[in-house]
Amino acid sequence: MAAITTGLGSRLVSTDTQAKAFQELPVISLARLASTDPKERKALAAEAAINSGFFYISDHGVPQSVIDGIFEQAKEFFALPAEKKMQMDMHNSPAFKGYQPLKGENVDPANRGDVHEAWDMGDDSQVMREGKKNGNQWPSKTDLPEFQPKLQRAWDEIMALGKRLFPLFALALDLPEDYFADKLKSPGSTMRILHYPPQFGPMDSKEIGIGAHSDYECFTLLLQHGDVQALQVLNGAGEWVEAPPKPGTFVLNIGDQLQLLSNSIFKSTIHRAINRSGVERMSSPFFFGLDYDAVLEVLPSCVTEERPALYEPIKAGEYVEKRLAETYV
Ligand SMILES: O=C(O)CCC(=O)C(=O)O
Ligand SMILES: [Fe+2]
Repeated sequence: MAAITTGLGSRLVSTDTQAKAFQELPVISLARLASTDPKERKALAAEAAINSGFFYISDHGVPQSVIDGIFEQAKEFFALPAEKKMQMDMHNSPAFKGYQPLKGENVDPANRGDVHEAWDMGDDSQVMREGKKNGNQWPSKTDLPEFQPKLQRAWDEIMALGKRLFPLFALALDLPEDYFADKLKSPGSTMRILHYPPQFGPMDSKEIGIGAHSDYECFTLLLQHGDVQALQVLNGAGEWVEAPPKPGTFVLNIGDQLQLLSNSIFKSTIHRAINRSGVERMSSPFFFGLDYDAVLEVLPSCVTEERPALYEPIKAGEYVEKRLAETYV
């Protein structure tokens, strides 16, 4: 066992990189999300809350052609020469948008760099903190003419899905469905495309696809390309459960912001990825956070005398920036 540092304290995890699955994550259909019967929506929220942490969602409404568009473009993007990708170096952007090469990121401070490359985008109108505009860095239209329109279309679709999911979390916390609406005017979100080369031979547990970590926003909607197993999720017993790709689904996981707001009723689940498949792997997470200027504060309904507030208030943008700065230094 090792202690993993998260923005909300430390957690114990197994260090065995060969850990096997022993439990499946559930698939939850979002069909009832559109129900006009509030009881149906509440039942769906309860199901999601019971499995809070990590599950697949189906019937999410994002067209498959849009999802295919992300990975078709991601494949071309990662095949660009290294110098072209480095022209979009994330360090040029005040808010961590752009390209990051292999080992340019290290989410687990105990590790030596993550074995993936990535390109991150946000919404150009978002300001992480005064003077810190997102600064998206797109590949040139000559190299990849379809990249920006396809990724932007995917952003819009997944953003719309994310906004539809907030009422569920509100319901699960016994709040009015529109509770978060005024904190979602321009949600502080990031979408990434990730490429994990396969890792062969004996493994160094400190150099894996992405080290053990929790995500920084409210929740993450993750797409996994093809049928390559790599993602692993930490269960309550401190053991790793595999989360293989399932066609037609996103993986949904709770992040730090919901853990903070709910005073740890929702847990920001630790996960990692290790690509031992022998072939390339791509994925695309969308991190869905509250407006950067919204204050993250433990909800009064989640505080009792026996369970005092565990966290100090902090602005969403400040929290995300702090965590990203630790990751990319
Ligand atoms: O690629 C994956 O499956 C997970 C990526 C991830 O956890 C992240 O980018 O935060
Ligand atoms: Fe993650």
